[in-house]
Amino acid sequence: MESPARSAEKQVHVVCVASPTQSHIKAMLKMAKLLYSKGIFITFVNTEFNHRRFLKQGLLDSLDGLPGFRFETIPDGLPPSDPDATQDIAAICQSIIENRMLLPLQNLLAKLNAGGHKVTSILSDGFMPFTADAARSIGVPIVLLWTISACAFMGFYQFRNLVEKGLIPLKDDSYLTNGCLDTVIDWIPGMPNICLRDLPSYVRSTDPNDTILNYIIKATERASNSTGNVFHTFDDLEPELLSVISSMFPNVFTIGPQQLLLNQIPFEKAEQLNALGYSLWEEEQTCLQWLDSKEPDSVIYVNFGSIAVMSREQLVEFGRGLSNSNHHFLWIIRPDLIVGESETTLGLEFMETIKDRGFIASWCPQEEVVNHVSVGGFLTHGGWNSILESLSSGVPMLCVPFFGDQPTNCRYICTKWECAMEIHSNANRDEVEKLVRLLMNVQQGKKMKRKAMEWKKMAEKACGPQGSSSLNLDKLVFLLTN
Ligand SMILES: O=c1ccn([C@@H]2O[C@H](COP(=O)(O)OP(=O)(O)O[C@H]3O[C@H](CO)[C@@H](O)[C@H](O)[C@H]3O)[C@@H](O)[C@H]2O)c(=O)[nH]1
Repeated sequence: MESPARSAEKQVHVVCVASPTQSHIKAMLKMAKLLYSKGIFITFVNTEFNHRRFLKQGLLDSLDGLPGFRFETIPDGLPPSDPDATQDIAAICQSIIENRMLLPLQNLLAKLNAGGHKVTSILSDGFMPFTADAARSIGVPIVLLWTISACAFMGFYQFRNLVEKGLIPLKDDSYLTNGCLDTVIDWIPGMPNICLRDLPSYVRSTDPNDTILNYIIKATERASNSTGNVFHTFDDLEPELLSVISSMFPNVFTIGPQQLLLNQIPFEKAEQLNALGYSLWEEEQTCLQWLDSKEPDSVIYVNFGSIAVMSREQLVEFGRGLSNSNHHFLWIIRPDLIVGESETTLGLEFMETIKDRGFIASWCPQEEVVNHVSVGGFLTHGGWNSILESLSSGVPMLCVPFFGDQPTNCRYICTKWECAMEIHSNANRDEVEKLVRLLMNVQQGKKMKRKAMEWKKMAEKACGPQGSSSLNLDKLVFLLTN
């Protein structure tokens, strides 16, 4: 019989490399947990910056109960910044483009291999293209995890074509308002009649050397050369696009919503995994007790994710609109939400006005919040994880897209999946009030609520025993273990 040490050495060992922002880390960690639950040995790689935030939140305290799940770090190549705030996204992209993390990752892989438990494959965030070079240097396959919707992926993937057709970058700022953004793009496969304005926000760039635009072209084109591509979505949600994407790239697996798959893990196995958390900010649990005291479907939950920033003027208009709607609201205002300010208070007078209606916190356990029976609507920035979490809970949305994939997601949830309405980030208090009332009104919001509930059922089906996402998870495990 083989000794336990010997059989551990032969166990499949996947190194998961997360992109260094909150939502990407969370999605990668959930994916890592799913693979671990199938018997795969996991090394999870964070940047040193985010690892310190993990330690500060006590996220790794439960690791002792998870043999075969460990964390490692690499430096991010960035100068020091506020240890409790999201790092500058353009600077992260620059560091990735310049391969500043490549050598540290290669050194780490060499160390892991020298430790006796050979790395058998890399699961990398799709937006970390240098990881393909690292995988090649140790001769292992690489699978990419796209933590975005298929529609957003396709939008990003078309950037090169849009550049070649002379549509982007825009000639100058006047093109932002001269109707150019309403140009219908009728040649993107699986995305009929999409307007330029509905594509990821970087199409609005006027800079021919735009760092992020060029970075995205490079990153998405890596999908062709990988061994597999995992999308955090489910088949019934984006069938046309997924069929196109599956014909373009190798081994496309839709695996989502991840939390519904994690919910399938038997309790004995799940207990320790559940204890391993995700939040880089401290979650204010008291908001759940506040929700307990409210009527079913009576609260609108407001959260703009981990990266978006707004001006104080925008914040005040949203605050006044929420307050004037007379609905109860739970509003998450991150410490770094207001651009250039560390002060996020809204003033005594405002707090006095809303004291019976609003609860403001700096970060919360979002999935518990959207699943709470009192939450009847979600005012979201349209980040992909927030959308999937809202759909998984059957909660309709108001969407205020800020940047990146959010305009594309917004277009799909509003017009294709019919469970949301769009609101502009520069909306004034009256518009905010009107749309909040529409969403929360039992009669007027009924259709969106019904659609959201239908998506919830389909998401549950995808993650059930014979569902598409469950089967795809098994196929991914097969690919990684054979
Ligand atoms: O108070 C909070 C706020 C958020 N979250 C969690 O943080 C994640 C936020 O993710 P997401 O909704 O995708 O927003 P961003 O953090 O803004 O994510 C970035 O990355 C996403 C892809 O991973 C993109 O879709 C977004 O546009 C981009 O801004 C979700 O899982 C939330 O549950 C919490 O737990 N508590």
